[in-house]
Amino acid sequence: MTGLDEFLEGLVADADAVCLFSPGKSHYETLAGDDVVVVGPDNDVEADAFVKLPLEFEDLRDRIRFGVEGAVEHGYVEEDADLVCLAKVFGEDADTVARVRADEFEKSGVYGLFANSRAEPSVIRDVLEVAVELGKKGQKGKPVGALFVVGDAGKVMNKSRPLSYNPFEKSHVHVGDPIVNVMLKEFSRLDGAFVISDSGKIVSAYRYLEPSAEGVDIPKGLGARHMAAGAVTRDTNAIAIVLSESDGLVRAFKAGELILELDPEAY
Ligand SMILES: Nc1ncnc2c1ncn2[C@@H]1O[C@H](COP(=O)(O)OP(=O)(O)OP(=O)(O)O)[C@@H](O)[C@H]1O
Ligand SMILES: [Mn+2]
Repeated sequence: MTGLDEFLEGLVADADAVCLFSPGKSHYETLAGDDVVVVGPDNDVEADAFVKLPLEFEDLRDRIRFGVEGAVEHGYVEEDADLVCLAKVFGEDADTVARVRADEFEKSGVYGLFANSRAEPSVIRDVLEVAVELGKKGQKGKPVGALFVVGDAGKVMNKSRPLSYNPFEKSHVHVGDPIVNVMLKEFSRLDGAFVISDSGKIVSAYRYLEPSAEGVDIPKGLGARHMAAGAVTRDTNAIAIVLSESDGLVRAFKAGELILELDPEAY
């Protein structure tokens, strides 16, 4: 056995489970005897343990993080499981091995944000991307803040009122449309929240959210925009994505809880 064989044998020895990312049928069948969790956009190998990957995470680290977080959330693996991840990076089949412990990543909340949310995962991704873009670029270099309420739009509209005329009233603009990046920069300097439907239609801008805030506890130091985001997600099935003008971070709230915090500069 060559040195490389020994190294690879050591790399995969005594793992608690294997996370297979988008495997082919034959590939899956060769490992069927082991403890295997399949992660991918669809369960076309009909795996018993499957984690749906709602987005093409280009970055392998993000892909593994999402898959592992989902495997733990589903209870397929323990929080401290020692895992071997097999994924394809360059080829048509698995060509990359990663050894990782499930508790390697602090819980990012990314899985919880995308999984079982009312809004479609691609809509959540689009809004996150807009918020990160705004965070990086700001409004002509000046930091901006923004509040996007995504999903369950009917209920959200009932729990809010207009601060000004709604420029999206007569139009059908989807949050993934390229033009949105330009428009939102303009709109982001104005008050209020954007309300976005489950399918990604921008229902309204300039909305003042009026959910009662009692019982919503958000990190100290965050103000009314974040409080409104926490409160509206407790009272509806929406999630909220907030870009803070004060600290430039993007945060996501779901069911009244802060579940994700990321720094646009890291993206
Ligand atoms: N209930 C609300 N509904 C919609 N928008 C709100 C609400 N409360 C505050 N905002 C928006 O948030 C903006 C900033 O308010 P504030 O500074 O209190 O929030 P914050 O949480 O500190 O946000 P930031 O970190 O961006 O400063 C307000 O100008 C307003 O546009
Ligand atoms: Mn503030």
